[in-house]
Amino acid sequence: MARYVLALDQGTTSSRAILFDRQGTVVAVRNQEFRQIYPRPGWVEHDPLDIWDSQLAVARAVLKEAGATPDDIAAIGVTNQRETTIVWDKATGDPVYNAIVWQDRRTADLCTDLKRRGREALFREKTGLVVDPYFSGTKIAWILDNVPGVRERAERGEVIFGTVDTWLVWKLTGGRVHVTDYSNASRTLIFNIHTLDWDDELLQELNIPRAMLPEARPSSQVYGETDPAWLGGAIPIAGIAGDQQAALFGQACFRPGMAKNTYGTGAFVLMNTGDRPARSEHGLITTVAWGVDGKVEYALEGSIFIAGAVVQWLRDELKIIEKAADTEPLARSVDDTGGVYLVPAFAGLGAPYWDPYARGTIVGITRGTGRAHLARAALESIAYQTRDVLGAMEADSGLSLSALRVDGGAVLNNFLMQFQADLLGVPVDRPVVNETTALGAAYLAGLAAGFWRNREEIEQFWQRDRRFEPAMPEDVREKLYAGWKRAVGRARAWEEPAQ
Ligand SMILES: Nc1ncnc2c1ncn2[C@@H]1O[C@H](COP(=O)(O)OP(=O)(O)O)[C@@H](O)[C@H]1O
Ligand SMILES: O=P(O)(O)OC[C@H](O)CO
Repeated sequence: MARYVLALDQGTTSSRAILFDRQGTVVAVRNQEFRQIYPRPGWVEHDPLDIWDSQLAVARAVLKEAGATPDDIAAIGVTNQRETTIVWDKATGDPVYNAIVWQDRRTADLCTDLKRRGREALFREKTGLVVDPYFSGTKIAWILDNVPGVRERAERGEVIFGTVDTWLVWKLTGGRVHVTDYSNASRTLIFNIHTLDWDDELLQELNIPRAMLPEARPSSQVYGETDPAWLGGAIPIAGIAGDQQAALFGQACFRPGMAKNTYGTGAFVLMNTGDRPARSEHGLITTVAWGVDGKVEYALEGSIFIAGAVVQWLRDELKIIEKAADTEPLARSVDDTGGVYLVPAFAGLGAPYWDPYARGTIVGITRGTGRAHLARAALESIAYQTRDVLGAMEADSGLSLSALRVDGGAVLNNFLMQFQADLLGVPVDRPVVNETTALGAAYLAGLAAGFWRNREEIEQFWQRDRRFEPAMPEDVREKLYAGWKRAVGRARAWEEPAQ
């Protein structure tokens, strides 16, 4: 009898494979980083074959480490960096261009043009999204318009599009299955979240042929089996979800009003809003959380483009730390930032500002400013951005949060977690299993395969590691936050549109 579920977590900077047992415990984990390609300022690409090779390598390695055969695996769940856009030849499997990554800003002017032509309300109404280069739609249009011959081939149905889930499932099944799930589809700017289908009017606006699109399906069902060539046997692929929606599921945020924040490269706050899409009036987006048990549920999302990545920047570009964890003692070595704010708008600003022309800014520097102040300001910026989006979420939902569930690489930083609780004025709960993205994908697959019975069963697995209680006086908190808002004002609209 199968003992495990295998989760494939294809992230922005690394591919991960994790085996979970029936209690939702991590049995084995493997991780592999892959190449980031920056052809021009503001452009970010991946080689789709690097994505595939690294993902396959870690899947094989994790089975080997656990001594598991395909018969031990009940199902595979796939979760992925979202919005990243791949177009490939259906016959040969060759990508026609690199993957254009979610952080890529090359279509900012195209988005500005759509807004100037008054199209934003239409996209917003149908997709729940704002018109921003973040989402896949304008990236597909860019490939069709800029890679010679691709438009004609797409119209003939010879080249096809997919987000990273679609690419991986297509590869895993030996080119037999071209699907995505509703949660990933809801990030493309061409998917109608009310009808749960690709939208012809939006496809026309962006001039994208329908023939190139995958079939959109629920998030928990059997989509196909792996080609035995890859993992030594045919294993059902039974779960697909975008990584942030998978984390919401892995955190067992099953009831409306429950929210989580994942602190990885970026940070993504999602609040479950139940079976109806809630519309934001405060700069958040509406997204499909998942389709499970014949039902679709929605979430409000605050997407923060740079979170842990600001720590990587301190390490790799400024070289003022050796490893990410060094930021904690460094930040604690000073009482405060000495009035310094760092706004990490390296890829523009996401929610709630949606300003692709914002750029990174440091304000308040004096002669006494040192690396400790900068490191502290960098960590604090992650918490300030989270407060921006949670404030918007509370205003939209009318709910006030009783606690925030957190996960992702940067939650190991206790200074950051305490500052986050202080700044929000609500407790921050860190779970024992921090790999909630992979866990969510495993749950989705395991539910479809009958490995777990229902959500009530898996809800029991959630366990708290540590709660951070807010301790900062309110007047201090509000004064600090007011300074952040002023700093954001300085970062905005820095780059200028082309025309
Ligand atoms: N102790 C730490 N303090 C602050 N940031 C950290 C710490 N450890 C890791 N990080 C940050 O967390 C991120 C990695 O988290 P992870 O969840 O693996 O991200 P992703 O899935 O986006 O690749 C990196 O950006 C790294 O800088
Ligand atoms: O790869 P991550 O974990 O940084 O997540 C990326 C998000 O899915 C982008 O929307």
